[in-house]
Amino acid sequence: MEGVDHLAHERNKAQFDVAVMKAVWAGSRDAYELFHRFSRLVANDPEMFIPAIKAQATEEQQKQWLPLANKMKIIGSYTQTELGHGSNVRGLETTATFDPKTDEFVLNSPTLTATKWWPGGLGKIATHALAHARLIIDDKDYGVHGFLVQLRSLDDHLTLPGITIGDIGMKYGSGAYNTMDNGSLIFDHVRIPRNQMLMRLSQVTREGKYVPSNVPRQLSYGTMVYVRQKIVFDASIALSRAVCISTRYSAVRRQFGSHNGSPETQVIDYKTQQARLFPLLASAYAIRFVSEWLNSFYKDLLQRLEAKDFSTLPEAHACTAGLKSITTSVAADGIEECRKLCGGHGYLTSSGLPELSAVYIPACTYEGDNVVMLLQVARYLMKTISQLKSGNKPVGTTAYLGRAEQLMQYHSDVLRAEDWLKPNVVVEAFEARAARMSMACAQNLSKFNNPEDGFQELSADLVEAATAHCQLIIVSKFIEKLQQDIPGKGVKEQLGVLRSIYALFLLHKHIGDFLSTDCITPKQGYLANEQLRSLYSQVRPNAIALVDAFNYTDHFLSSVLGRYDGNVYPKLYEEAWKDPLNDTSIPDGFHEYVQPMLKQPLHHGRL
Ligand SMILES: CCCCCCCC/C=C\CCCCCCC/C=C/C(=O)SCCNC(=O)CCNC(=O)[C@H](O)C(C)(C)COP(=O)(O)OP(=O)(O)OC[C@H]1O[C@@H](n2cnc3c(N)ncnc32)[C@H](O)[C@@H]1OP(=O)(O)O
Ligand SMILES: Cc1cc2nc3c(=O)[nH]c(=O)nc-3n(C[C@H](O)[C@H](O)[C@H](O)COP(=O)(O)OP(=O)(O)OC[C@H]3O[C@@H](n4cnc5c(N)ncnc54)[C@H](O)[C@@H]3O)c2cc1C
Repeated sequence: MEGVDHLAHERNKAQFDVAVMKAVWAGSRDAYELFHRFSRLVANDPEMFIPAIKAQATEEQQKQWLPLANKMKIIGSYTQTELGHGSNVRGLETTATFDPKTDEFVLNSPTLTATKWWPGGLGKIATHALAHARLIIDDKDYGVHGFLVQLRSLDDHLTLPGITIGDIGMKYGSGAYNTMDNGSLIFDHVRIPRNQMLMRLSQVTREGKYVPSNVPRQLSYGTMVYVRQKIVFDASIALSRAVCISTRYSAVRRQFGSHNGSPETQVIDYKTQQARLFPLLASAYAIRFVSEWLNSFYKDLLQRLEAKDFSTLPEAHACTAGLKSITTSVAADGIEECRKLCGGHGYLTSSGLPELSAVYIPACTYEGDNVVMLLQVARYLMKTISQLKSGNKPVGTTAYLGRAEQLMQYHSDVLRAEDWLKPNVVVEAFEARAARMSMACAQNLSKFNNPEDGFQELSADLVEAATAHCQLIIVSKFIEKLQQDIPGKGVKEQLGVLRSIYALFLLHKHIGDFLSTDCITPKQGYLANEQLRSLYSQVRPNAIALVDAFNYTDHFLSSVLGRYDGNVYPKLYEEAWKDPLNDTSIPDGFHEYVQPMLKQPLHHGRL
């Protein structure tokens, strides 16, 4: 019935202050702010074009271009990826050749594979590109740099001479990403003034002299680092949306279990449903908290870069790349799991889950393919280990590697299931697992004469070691979050339950790592699983309140299954009747194609 809260009985079970939990979840950033930016992103791409200008343009160039971009007087596209290269930025083929006679760069797409391909906004709407091209001076190749290129007339929006632009066509399913005009672009000797090369990091003089950057060349990748840390926050939004839908529906849905006319069992009370759903609920909170930490780490990096302090740049790259990879994979797989947790109705568009999945899953690819990103983390870990011998003391997220010798001797002292509730017990196990996996890779790498050959040969193991490292970061940041002063009845206790679920679920899922590295015994692994089951029972009465704390409106969720009031069945039915197919009783084409078959006379008893 309208106006009735069908989940009131669930909300009344909450054992914590939901208002405080809402504040804890909202943290320092508001999902709506990012959502609205995202929806603008789906139409345009200010998320990268503007930050890239800020990162790579001189002050003078910023004064010229930022006001235009901020006021949408020009619409920009971050135009890096090509048909033939995306991951390998240093392999990009588009060229920008300096012409000293005219003080211009000539942009050209020398091959088909040099065609710019995928950049958001490029297909139909962008008037300008921040094009990444190989700087060529006197036939010498100086590598990939950024160039501002006007693509379309600001009068009639027609493409300019030498510019061939198109949309790359429909993408995965009918998802909203099809509202993004990811485009293709071919340059045919397009001339731009020399001052449209972004020259904050390196310059080309009027005489055609290349002035190399006096800062790490990787700062030219800064926009990708910026977006990767935002994508981690985005992962917490996407996953929490799916978890909210599937948790509320799991409390509404009843199936089997009726005795003597009693109501059937709520599917949320099935242990299998809890074992699939509650780790995702815990993961949403875990990703949110690690995104808060990553954002503050990134802001600290920016301040350091202003002071020419590059000391945390390698760690920032490793953390943004690794956490982007891990969290987007968890979120993408989690959204699909949430669809399955809703049974058949989860497959309906009106559940909101197919759309959310279709929009979200490219996050595992864009801004850095997730495997390629984990390999970057692995490089960083191997480099960190190689420097231990020279006395280098790792700090920050690799500090545990400074205790590698000690961790190699570690054996968990867990005796009872509840020992796994102690944060230090959990962190030690995760540190030992990560250290041993990385040390084993380093040990194996040392057997190769050519380190690059070794890295390629061992890349699958290295990805697993990088994954263990990133999971340790997320577990650690969840624990650190709870060391903060968090007010409100029962709030910290509930977050503690989620923290333990997150960690013990990972331990259970990756039990092979923990056993093969001899960090824990099979018995201790068994006790961890015992504890996990007990934790699910503790979350159960709070599940609805924990997803209410995401504070998402029904509009934002756009899901009949995830409605706040749980009034699912009438709304499912109502939504179905909005389908145009139900405008008529007899479907189009029936009389032309189906009825003649039905009217066919029977021949010898057969059609
Ligand atoms: C669904 C509901 C939503 C509701 C809310 C939504 C809110 C929205 C908010 C957020 C979502 C945002 C949406 C974003 C949409 C994005 C659209 C997509 C855009 C794109 O995809 S842009 C193109 C992205 N492309 C890539 O990422 C390419 C990946 N490749 C690379 O980065 C590089 O090629 C590389 C790093 C893999 C390799 O580079 P390179 O060959 O130059 O370097 P190496 O030889 O490997 O390493 C040398 C050295 O450099 C270090 N290094 C590398 N990169 C960096 C870096 N970035 N920073 C610092 N250092 C770096 C590397 O570690 C090595 O160091 P050592 O020499 O070993 O010390
Ligand atoms: C929705 C969407 C939006 C995008 N928006 C933009 C945009 O606005 N601007 C832009 O410039 N680009 C954009 N891109 C492109 C995106 O950045 C690239 O697709 C992404 O970086 C992956 O690169 P790739 O396509 O070359 O994948 P590839 O690297 O070709 O990946 C293919 C396979 O090869 C594997 N692989 C590649 N290299 C290695 C290696 N060294 N070791 C082991 N395995 C490897 C990968 O893991 C993967 O399994 C977008 C892409 C998508 C899907």
